[in-house]
Amino acid sequence: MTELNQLRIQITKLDEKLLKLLAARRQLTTQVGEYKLARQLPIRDLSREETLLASLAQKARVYQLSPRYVTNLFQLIIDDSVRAQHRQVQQHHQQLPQQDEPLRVAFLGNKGSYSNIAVNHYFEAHSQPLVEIGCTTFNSIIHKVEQREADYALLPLANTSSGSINEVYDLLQQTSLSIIGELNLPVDHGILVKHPIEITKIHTLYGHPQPFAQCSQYLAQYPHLKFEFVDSSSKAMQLVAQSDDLGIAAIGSETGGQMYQLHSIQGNIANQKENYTRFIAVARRPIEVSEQIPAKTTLVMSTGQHPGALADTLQVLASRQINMTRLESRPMQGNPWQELFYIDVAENVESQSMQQALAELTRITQFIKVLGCYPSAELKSAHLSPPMLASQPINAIQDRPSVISRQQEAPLSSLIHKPEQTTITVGNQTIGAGHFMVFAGPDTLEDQERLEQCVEMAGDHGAQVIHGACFKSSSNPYDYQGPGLAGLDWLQQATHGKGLLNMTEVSHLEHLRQIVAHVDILQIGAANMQNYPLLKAAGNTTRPIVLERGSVASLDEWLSAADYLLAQGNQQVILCERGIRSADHQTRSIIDLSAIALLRQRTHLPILLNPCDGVSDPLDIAPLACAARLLGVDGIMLNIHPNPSQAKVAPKQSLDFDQFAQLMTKLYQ
Ligand SMILES: C=C(O[C@@H]1C=C(C(=O)O)C=C[C@H]1O)C(=O)O
Repeated sequence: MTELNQLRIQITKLDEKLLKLLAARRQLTTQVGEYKLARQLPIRDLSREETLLASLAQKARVYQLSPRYVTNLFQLIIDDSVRAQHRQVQQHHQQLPQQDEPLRVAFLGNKGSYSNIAVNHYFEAHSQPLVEIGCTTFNSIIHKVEQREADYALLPLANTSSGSINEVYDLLQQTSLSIIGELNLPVDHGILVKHPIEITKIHTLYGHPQPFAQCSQYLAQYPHLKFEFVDSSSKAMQLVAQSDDLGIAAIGSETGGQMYQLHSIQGNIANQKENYTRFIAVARRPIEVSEQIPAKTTLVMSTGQHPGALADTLQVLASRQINMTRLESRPMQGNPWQELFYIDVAENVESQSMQQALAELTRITQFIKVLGCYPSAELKSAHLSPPMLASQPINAIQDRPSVISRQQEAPLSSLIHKPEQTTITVGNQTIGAGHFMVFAGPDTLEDQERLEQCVEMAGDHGAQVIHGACFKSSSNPYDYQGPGLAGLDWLQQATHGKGLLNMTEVSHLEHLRQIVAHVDILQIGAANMQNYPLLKAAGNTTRPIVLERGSVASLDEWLSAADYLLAQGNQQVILCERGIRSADHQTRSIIDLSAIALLRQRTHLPILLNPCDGVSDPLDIAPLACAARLLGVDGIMLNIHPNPSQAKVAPKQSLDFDQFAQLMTKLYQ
């Protein structure tokens, strides 16, 4: 037996042991579920999860494993145990008898359609056999349940790329069925063919209108393609599988395509890389959701036509701390100029606050109905405070009264316009008002491998955002200019699924749309601080923006640029001081720490410092960063590199990994 085979045998044995251990862990968490059920305790215990993850992250180092890898892995394991306990409690609450009778479920399409995949996901934990009832219209699906020919139906309600599915919302107006569950299904569209072929040789593409809408940007590159709309993705796959014409293709999921022996020649083609469809499960009778697990309630209502009528109804929810997770409006059937509002709230319909809110809403709405209360599909993950989840952030300098006199119209960035500090939350991470964030990454992206090393290092030491420029405008045009837009995929791949955010600089207006599709945070560099067309376009996006101070900009000019961004609509602006021009040429710029103290008195926006351009020796980066921390910055941006002396850009302004690890410990001491 070769050495490789022997090693693989050992790996297989270990993997089996891991499986046994996972099953034993699951068994124990089920016992915990029973304990909580008997004592009416909440299932979720986020502080226990945080302690557990923090201790695993610490122990990971002992075994030379990356703490980020270990915590991500255990987060999945814990999510699974929480979801299993939720099901356990809910089944007990509904007193569902153990039945052998099959569950009849109606859905759109046939084997392999997205709805069919959703049905299998939703019912995977049920022990009863499934009878799948494929239908050709949403109307017939609802009819099947109403007529008792099916027990449940699964309907798509909205997609992250194409938005709401109006037809389903409109059917919900009329049906007597209740929503009893929800599911968020990741949807990965691809081009499916009978035999591998280049896309340029395909003449006709079959599919349901929804996937076409969700992939419009990719499809626009191939104007020669003729689109044929069919009832469902499975129908499209069937047509391709049965035809002898090799120039036709279907748009659908790879998993679905496999059921028809189709090959995917291009995957992940949706406009949004994270493409999800939200499905609802409906049944003839509503269910009651246990108060031990998180629930959602969906309402439909119409308000009067007077000014502020909708705001009044939302205020009823807000005043009781009821969190609205979705608001959708549709024309009322029969009264086309009147709107029906669909509202999802993260609240159990039976809770006291919800009952009071409903009573009050009946007094001020023209129509109100609960469409259902159901277990929430969303699980908030335990939040791990950086780094290594143990240390307490230093408190920023105490608040001081503002020194600005009241002006006629206060600038949007000013404390007069908004006295409380702005906090910006992206994914699981928050910056501002005491929430500290570290941005780390190579000054300019060089290659995928070095970026991945930086990501691992930065993530393991508690940085939350990975940055790297795709385009570098150095003082010498013959220096390295960056990888261009190819770097966007590197950034996305390196950070995706690791609980880390990514950021890159937008320096050309024409790249904005593509950058927005790939990154979590936009950076506007010092050279573009007064590039107003760029600010205008970026201010119209919904991505947070880090606005660097121009190298010769006064505080007023910088804040005016921030005001311009805010005035476009985007309220998520972060200011970043990275130094100004000085008479001295030993450093690229001089770090203006006074500006941080002054900004604290003038603006509610979060403030970052990037000290790297202010040094000629990387050892000076750490003391500058710590000084800014004491002055109350909300975050630090750092250049890191596995081997700074070989960095193509900023070799003397980048920390090596040891220097970075030491600085992170100091920042969080
Ligand atoms: C198992 C428990 O229930 C949940 C699941 C946890 C886990 O899988 O480790 C931890 C905390 C709870 O949110 C528990 O409370 O210990």
